[in-house]
Amino acid sequence: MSGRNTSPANRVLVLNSGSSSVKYQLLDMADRSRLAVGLVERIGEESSRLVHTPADGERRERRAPMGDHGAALTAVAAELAADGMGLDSPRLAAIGHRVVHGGKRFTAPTVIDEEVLAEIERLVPVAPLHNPANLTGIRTARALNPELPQVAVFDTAFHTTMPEHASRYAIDVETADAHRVRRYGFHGTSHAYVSRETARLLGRDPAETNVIVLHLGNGASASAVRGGECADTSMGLTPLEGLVMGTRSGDIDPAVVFHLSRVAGMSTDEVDELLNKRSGLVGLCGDNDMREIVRRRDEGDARAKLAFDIYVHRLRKYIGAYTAVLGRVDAVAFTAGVGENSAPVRQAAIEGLEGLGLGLDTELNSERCDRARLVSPQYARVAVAVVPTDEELEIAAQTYALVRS
Ligand SMILES: Nc1ncnc2c1ncn2[C@@H]1O[C@H](COP(=O)(O)OP(=O)(O)O)[C@@H](O)[C@H]1O
Ligand SMILES: CC(=O)OP(=O)(O)O
Ligand SMILES: [Mg+2]
Repeated sequence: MSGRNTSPANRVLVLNSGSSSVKYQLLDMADRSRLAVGLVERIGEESSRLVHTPADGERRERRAPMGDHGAALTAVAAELAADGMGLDSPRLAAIGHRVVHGGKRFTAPTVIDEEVLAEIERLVPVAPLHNPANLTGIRTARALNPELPQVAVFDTAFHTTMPEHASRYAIDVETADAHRVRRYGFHGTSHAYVSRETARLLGRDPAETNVIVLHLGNGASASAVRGGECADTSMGLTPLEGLVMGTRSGDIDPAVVFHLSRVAGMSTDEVDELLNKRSGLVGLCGDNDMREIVRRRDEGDARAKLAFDIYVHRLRKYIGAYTAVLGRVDAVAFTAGVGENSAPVRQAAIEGLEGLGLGLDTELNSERCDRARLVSPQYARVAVAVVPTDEELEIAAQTYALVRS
C-alpha cells in the first residue's frame, strides 16, 4: 500500500477561522497524527503573520499583509503545497470547517453545498464576528479545489439538546419565534470533547457523568453537561452572553443598551461594537491576555486586580448556577487558553467552594502539564480537572466519519 496511487485518502485539513485569525491542522486519520499545524494572525492588518510547522520539518514564519480570510487561506494552501500536501493532494479526503453559528437547523456535521452556504450566510446577523470569516474560508477552499468535500462542524450543534426551559428567553413567544430569538450556545465542539475526556479521566462512562465545563479562551463559555448531553450553557443568541471574556462583556442588563442609546446617543452598531470589542477584560483594564493581567495585578495595579476579580466572580456564579442545574456534579473541568494555563484563575474560581464539594490541591494546580489531569484533593466530593481541548481533532474526526459514510 505504499504506491502513490494506492495511498488512501485519509487526511483531513481543519480550518478554525476566528474573527482575525485562522488556526489550521492537517491530520492523518489513520493514526490521528498531525502532519502540519499553523496559524495566521492579524488578518486585515498590515502586520499579518503566518506560522507554519510541518510535523517533520522546520517552523516557517511569513509576514505579509493578508487583507481577509481568503488571502490567509491561499497563503496556507501555498505552505501546505510546498510540503507536498497541497489542497489538490489525492490523499486529502476533506476539509473540515469550524462554523460558529448553525442556528436551529444544523444539529450535526454537514457536507457544504450552495444551500448550506446560503443558510450560514443567513445567520451572519447573529454571529457577526465569526460567520463571515467562516464563509470566506469555505468559499476560498472551494475555489482552490472544487472537487474536495467540505464539511461544516457547528459550534452550536452540541447545545441543541438543551431543554426549552434553558434555551428560551422569557420574552413574547411570537416575537421570539418569528425572529429565531433563542439561546443557541457556542464552543460546542469543545464542550462535547472536554466533557467526554473528563469522564474518561475519572474512569467513568460519559453517559453517567455530570460535568461543568469552563471553556476559557478569548471567547469564554460555561456548560452544564448531564450524561454527555448539554443541559445549559452560558452563551445565547450570539457569543456575547455569559462569562466575562477577552473583549466581550458577557451578561449585562439589556437596558444598558437602551440607556446608552438614549442618554449617550450611541447607535446600535456603536453599542454592538462596545459590548463585543471594547468590553470584557480589555474594557476593564486595557489588556485581554490573562498572563499580563495577573502580572499587573501582582505588581499592585488596581485596574488589573478589579478586572481579574470581576472575571472570577462571574465564573463562580456560573459554577454555583450549574451545580443547581445538574443537582449532582461529578467534575468541574477547566479548558482553553486561560482554563488550561492560568493556575491563579483556577484557584480563585474554586477557593472557598467547599460547600459545593469543591476543593483544589494547590500544588497540583500550579504544576504545568499539557495532559488532562485532576487538580483536586482525593477527598473532594467533586473532582476538578484541567483538560486540554482539541477542537481540531474533534472536527477532523467528525468530518472524516461523515465523508466516509
Ligand atoms: N500561560 C497562560 N497563562 C494565562 N493565560 C493564558 C496563557 N496562555 C494563554 N492564555 C490566555 O488564553 C487566551 C487565548 O485562549 P485560546 O483558547 O487560544 O483562545 P481563542 O481560541 O479564542 O483564540 C489568551 O488571550 C490568554 O488570555
Ligand atoms: C464562539 C466564540 O466565542 O468563539 P471564539 O472563542 O473562537 O471567539
Ligand atoms: Mg478557541
